Amino acid sequence: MTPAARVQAAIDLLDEILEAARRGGAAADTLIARYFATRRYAGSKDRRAVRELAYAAIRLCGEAPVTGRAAMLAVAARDPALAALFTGEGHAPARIAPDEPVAAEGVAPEWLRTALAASGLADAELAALVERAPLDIRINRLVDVAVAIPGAEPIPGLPDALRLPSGVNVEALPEWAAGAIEVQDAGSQIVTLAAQAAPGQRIVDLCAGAGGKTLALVVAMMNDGAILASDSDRGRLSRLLPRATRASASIVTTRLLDPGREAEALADWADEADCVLIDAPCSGTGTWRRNPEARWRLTPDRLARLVETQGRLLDVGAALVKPGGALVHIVCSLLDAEGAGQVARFLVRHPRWRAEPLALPAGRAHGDGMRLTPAHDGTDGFFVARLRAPC
Ligand SMILES: C[S@@+](CC[C@H](N)C(=O)[O-])C[C@H]1O[C@@H](n2cnc3c(N)ncnc32)[C@H](O)[C@@H]1O
Repeated sequence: MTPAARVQAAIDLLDEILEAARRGGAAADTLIARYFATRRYAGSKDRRAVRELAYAAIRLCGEAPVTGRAAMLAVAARDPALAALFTGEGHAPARIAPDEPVAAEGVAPEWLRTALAASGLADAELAALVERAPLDIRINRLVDVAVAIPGAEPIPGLPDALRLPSGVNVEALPEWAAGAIEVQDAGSQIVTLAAQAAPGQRIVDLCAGAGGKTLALVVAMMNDGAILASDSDRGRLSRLLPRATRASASIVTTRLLDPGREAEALADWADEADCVLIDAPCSGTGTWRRNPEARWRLTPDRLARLVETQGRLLDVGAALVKPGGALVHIVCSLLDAEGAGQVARFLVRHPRWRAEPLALPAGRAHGDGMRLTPAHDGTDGFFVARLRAPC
């Protein structure tokens, strides 16, 4: 592909990504993979270049642009060499007309900017929400294999974490094949520490997904005790046990939940758990670095539904905690409605519960918990709180 043809391909892809965002369709990464699956003539350099162009446009535009071309024109407005490729010749994009719409630059749609500011996120922190994310791994101490990855840097406060140079294909590393490493953002590793998991405990990971945090809990428990990993998404949950096997983790069982009927499905764990960890479904405002088009998908209605589900799941989880045990609320969001506000409302509904101070290797106190942000901590954005049940 010529450089100009790559730009047109990125514009076509952006149109698909925008349409999917409007209709709740597939994520950008999936659409990019599908696009190239039917265009075998594109080589690996073409794929990388088109992907980078598309993501540059997504990161630059806070509001969903009217078209993919308007988004790419915003990138071209900053890059004269890119603008010069709009020649209209061959597979190149059409010439730029003087009155063409150009998407506005921005970090987020206005309503979300306002909500983030109201949640105490300073303007200076906003830009970092859509910067490129680093590649972090967690070393799995259950597997006795030395981890020696060229260029890997330690992450302060996390002895089991490494930050890798960008572009490393983790799944091609011998350490990955041996189950000795997992890809996991440092922030995700840090908030999991709030569970204070220890050998012999019984823990419920209520929204376990494919098990990112579950596997970190198993290591903290030295594979001794019991973890019930549940989720309402069959596809994600089905990936958990194969991952656990690869990681030599044998204390995990899984349970598929029916949304709205979680309490019935978990009744056998009532008052049983040392800790219930709820890594709740959320808006993901803290992970825009990895999914920047997510900010084109979120609506006030969708946010309200997430907030309602989080509150309900906190109540479901609380019923599983044994007297004196703990409930950990985690969201990868920086909106107070999902984090500090959610916990404040929980404490009103459950006045005998107490928020416990947390000592984590990164983050700042926020409301009754702690908050990590890309700008301050170099991690994805998270809110985490630890709530102690009455004895
Ligand atoms: C932030 S993700 C969890 C990520 C996972 N803990 C990890 O570390 O990889 C939130 C999860 O909540 C799940 N979820 C959504 N509604 C749920 C419900 N009603 N009950 C249980 N899980 C639910 C989603 O399927 C999703 O996997």
